[in-house]
Amino acid sequence: MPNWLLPENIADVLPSEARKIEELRRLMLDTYRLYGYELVMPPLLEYVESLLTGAGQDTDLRTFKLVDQLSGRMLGLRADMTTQVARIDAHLLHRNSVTRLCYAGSVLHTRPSGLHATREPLQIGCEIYGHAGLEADAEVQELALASLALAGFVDVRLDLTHVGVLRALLAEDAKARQDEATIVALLRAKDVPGLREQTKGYAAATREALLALPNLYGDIDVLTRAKEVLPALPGITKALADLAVLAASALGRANVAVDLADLRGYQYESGAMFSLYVPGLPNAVARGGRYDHVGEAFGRARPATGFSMDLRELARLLPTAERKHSIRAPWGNAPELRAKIAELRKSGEVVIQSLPGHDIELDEFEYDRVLVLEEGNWILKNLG
Ligand SMILES: N[C@@H](Cc1c[nH]c[nH+]1)C(=O)O
Repeated sequence: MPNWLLPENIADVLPSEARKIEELRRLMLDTYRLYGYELVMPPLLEYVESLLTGAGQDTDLRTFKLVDQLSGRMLGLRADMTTQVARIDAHLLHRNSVTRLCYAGSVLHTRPSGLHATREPLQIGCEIYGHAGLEADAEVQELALASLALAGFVDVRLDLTHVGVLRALLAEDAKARQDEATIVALLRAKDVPGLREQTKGYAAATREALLALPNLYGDIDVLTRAKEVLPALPGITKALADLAVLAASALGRANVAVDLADLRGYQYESGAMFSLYVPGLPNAVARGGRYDHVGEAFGRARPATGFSMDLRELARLLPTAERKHSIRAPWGNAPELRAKIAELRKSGEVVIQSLPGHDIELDEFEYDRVLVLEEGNWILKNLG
């Protein structure tokens, strides 16, 4: 095996793609700053216990683990930054007021989430701590939609769901509660025959409601249908009312859909959740939602909601950026030449000095002007 081969689903990012990703990263972080989100940079690796606190089994399976040579303890490479940011809010900031944090960094996955998905997504996201009301959920939803608009996506679908529906059903039925993981897996797969088999011994009301969930998918009228077919438990009524508010706040900015069986996520979610889809990609490009109990796991209960997305995936869907116009200049130490080049660069021009005897091949830049010495002055000439 040649030693330059990269592992499966791990790739180098070449110049024009890297530029696209980096430009998106800067654009988005600058936008989050305008909304008051403070940037944090959690570490790439941590002790597994703290990395996985509050996270579910999916995150555990996705996390690369290794032994720390200094402490002998097990370390994990982060697979998701959300719980790290929750730890920062709960442990390090000690604020009781609302805290808005954003982040961007690589995460690693032991297994890709799809056949062609990278195992090293570049996760970017925003989280709000300290406000339990729907206003915070609406803000992150808006920011996630604004991020996709910034990236140039116009045709966006917002899928809403709420873990409160299933929680309320399970709270009523001890038998079903024991099988929570299996039920979640069946609902995620919309496996109705499997669900029918699984729910055989449950109370009739629980069974009926669980079997109804995979069909509660479609436009916002689903909320009305759900009210009719699901039991009027307080948790369900509240969840459906929350979703109605969040759907209304996104109207006009996205095609809103509701999918009450969509329980994909990292299993730390505790309330309303959303996924954003764009044409050309079957998987969600952004995911978010409420996860109040993660702060609790870190010793300080803090309401929390946020969203994150993979910038590499997003950039892949966008057209290649146009090559940037640039100026070719000769190599030399003459003070006038150096001064002229410095002045051009200061004004934002890309000036590339040719090294004697070499051609330059560039992916990203295209020469349209050349710097030449004429009658003792360095002047710019257009290239034909
Ligand atoms: N990190 C979550 C999304 C999220 C961010 N904040 C809350 N939820 C994910 O990747 O699915």
